[in-house]
Amino acid sequence: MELFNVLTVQQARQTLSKHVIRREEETVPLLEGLNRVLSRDIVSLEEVPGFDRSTMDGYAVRARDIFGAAESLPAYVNIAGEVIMGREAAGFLEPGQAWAIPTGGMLPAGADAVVMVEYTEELDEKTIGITRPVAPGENVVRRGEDVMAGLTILTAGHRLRPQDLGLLAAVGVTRVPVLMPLKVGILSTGDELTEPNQPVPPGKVRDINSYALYGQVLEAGGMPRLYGIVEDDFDTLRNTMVQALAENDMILISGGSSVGTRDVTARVIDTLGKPGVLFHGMAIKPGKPSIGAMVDGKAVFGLPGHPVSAMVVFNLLARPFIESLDISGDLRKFPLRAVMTRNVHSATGRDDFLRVVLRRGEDGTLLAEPVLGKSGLISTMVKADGVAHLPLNKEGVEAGEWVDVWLF
Ligand SMILES: Nc1nc2c(c(=O)[nH]1)N[C@H]1C(S)=C(S)[C@@H](COP(=O)(O)OP(=O)(O)OC[C@H]3O[C@@H](n4cnc5c(N)ncnc54)[C@H](O)[C@@H]3O)O[C@H]1N2
Ligand code: MOO
Repeated sequence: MELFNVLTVQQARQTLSKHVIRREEETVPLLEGLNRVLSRDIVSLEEVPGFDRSTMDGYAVRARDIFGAAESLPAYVNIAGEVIMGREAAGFLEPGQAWAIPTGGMLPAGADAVVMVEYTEELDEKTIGITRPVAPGENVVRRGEDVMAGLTILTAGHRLRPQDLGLLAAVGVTRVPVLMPLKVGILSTGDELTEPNQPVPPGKVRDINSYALYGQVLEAGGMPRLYGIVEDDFDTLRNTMVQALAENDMILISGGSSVGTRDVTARVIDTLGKPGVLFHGMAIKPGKPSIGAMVDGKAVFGLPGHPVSAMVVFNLLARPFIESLDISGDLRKFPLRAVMTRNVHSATGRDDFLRVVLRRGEDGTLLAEPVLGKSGLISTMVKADGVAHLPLNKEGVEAGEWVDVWLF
């Protein structure tokens, strides 16, 4: 029996990219903005710095006054003022003058450069000799050099990093408009499953996927919610799905996605709303029996039951929505590059994701050592540092070849 409508990973992601999950927004205090995704562009109303600013301790001068200064022939200027840190530099620096200035101090009007104190010698209280010339603008951060007023400094869809919080603080933005985290309901199907706090009689296994997926959703910035173990039964699964859809923006169902007679997930999804199942099956290993669906503006993913497969497919299909990344773009923006230590076979016509351990070779090269084991073994994911991607058109990889590796 063939799975129907099998797509390549790229096609699956393209298909999903035509759909959007409705997202609400909220405004949060700046300090709660880390890792949140901006819902709007941020335009700076201010310039940073708001004045020309010294980057050194020394003397503010007019560069042309000390042109040609040298140790053998110092340029002599009058100490005519002192800039106080944090205060406006009041007054005007006249030709032939120097004003003492601290690092971060405001340049007085008329000055265009700063001479480091190291290149000056005090002649008397009123005069210094300068032993090196400076170019106009030297040792100065110009007004607006960091941020210009009226410009978009961060765009909608950007995930806030620590430096972004710093930039927002610099321009006086203390509340930020962000997307609400995506709410993600997680269901595990299978009559063989039992809860981690229950005994495991013969024939049963404990639910792994709910916990691994919960961690993945949280790590991606989503709000996970567990709906527990659901029987492989049409009505039970449907009732749980109806409730989970009402309470979430995305549903992850693991298990029950392949073609067994009791694999009802796809049929249930198609009764829940439009357009329903978009694809069932991907040209990928592991993760072939995956389902991608949209149900009335919410995403539903049927992930394979094998824990490794569920986690790999989550990263490819669900994570971009949670992180608000463009799912039609690169699989990973900045993968690591590592050299495979062994030959690994893979069929052409599918994307392979190989679990690998990374280590440094003697010459410092990053090496990727495959972790062998079936996709049902969660321990292999724990041993691995990431997965190496063997693309669609590649028939295996040889020892010594470079591969893209994504860290977990
Ligand atoms: N005849 C074929 N059999 C299978 C094929 C195939 O092409 N032809 N594909 C295999 C592949 S590849 C995968 S992956 C699995 C996918 O199966 P399902 O997604 O339908 O999942 P189940 O059959 O329910 O479970 C598979 C496996 O995973 C275990 N499992 C399920 N849920 C959990 C969980 N929450 N925690 C831990 N382990 C879980 C389950 O017990 C099974 O061992 O199908 C292959 N078969
Ligand atoms: O493709 Mo399955 O997902 O190998 O384990």
